[in-house]
Amino acid sequence: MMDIRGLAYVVASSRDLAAWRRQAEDVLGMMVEEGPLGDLYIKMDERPFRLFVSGGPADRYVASGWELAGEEAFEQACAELERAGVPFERGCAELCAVRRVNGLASLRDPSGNLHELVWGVRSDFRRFVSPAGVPGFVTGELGMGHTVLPASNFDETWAFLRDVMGFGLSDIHRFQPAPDAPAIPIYFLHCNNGRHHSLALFGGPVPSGCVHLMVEVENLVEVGRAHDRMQRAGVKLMATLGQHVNDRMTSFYMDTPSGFAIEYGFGGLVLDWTRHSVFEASEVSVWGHDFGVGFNAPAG
Ligand SMILES: Cc1ccc(O)c(O)c1CC[C@@H]1C(=O)CC[C@]2(C)C(=O)CC[C@@H]12
Ligand SMILES: [Fe+2]
Repeated sequence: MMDIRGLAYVVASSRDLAAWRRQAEDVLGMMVEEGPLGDLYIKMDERPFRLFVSGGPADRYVASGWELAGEEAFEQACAELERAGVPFERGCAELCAVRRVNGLASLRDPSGNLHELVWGVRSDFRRFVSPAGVPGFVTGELGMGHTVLPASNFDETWAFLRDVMGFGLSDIHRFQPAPDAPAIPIYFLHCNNGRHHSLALFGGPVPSGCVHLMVEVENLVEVGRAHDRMQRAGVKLMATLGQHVNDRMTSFYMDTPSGFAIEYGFGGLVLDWTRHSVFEASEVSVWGHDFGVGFNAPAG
């Protein structure tokens, strides 16, 4: 079983890097540095980046970076892929340099989502100083947050993530898009850290390649301030402020120039998986979270 320690980074592309840069700095409160090709290295902590956005023909999510503890764990992970007959590609020196890692292997899950397994982040440990005054993001041992990926091939994708990549089921929600439409399963999955979920599988198609990415701040004041900055910048609200029943996160959702949303939250549960039992939640939120303002807005 792979020993994934957390979500290391996310890779996206956008036709509008200037808009991404503005939103990253002025709304999300993250630090931005330009790569040689004008790519954005977006920093949330002492690591060189947590979000990498390249200029491209499409506004989309590209890949999820998953962290292995070290070289041995990484080689074991590659051996698991081989044993399972999963095609994967070892990252060349150039790609490792771009991603600031010692080693990388890329693969696709049965729904076509791209995953990068990495070890040995290269960092100068420069201090995080937010241009918007955000004291810090909750990362470290919990990873950078969580990502929700489409899984049109749901059962096979879940089996792959469980049996090959080592994710565990935290809990389940079945989303009812309309009264008599078929329910869409959402499985919330944890890796080897206490974050309630680092990955969730959404059982339907998502053109941008991601439903949302969640980042977490240290207190509710920072969530409220980010909400103010979003409104001031004219960034689109995708779901109103609310608190989830499963991870108890208090958050809101905003759009990004890569066609997926960012959930900006505080207070997510940190769990001991030896004490946890899986449940199925019939509700999304304890209070709030009107997804009708963005995600499920009427067409037109
Ligand atoms: C249900 C839930 C629990 C914990 C989370 O961190 C979380 O983001 C969610 C919401 C998942 C999901 C979504 O992201 C897109 C819009 C969705 C499909 C809804 O309209 C209800 C559930 C929502
Ligand atoms: Fe979320």
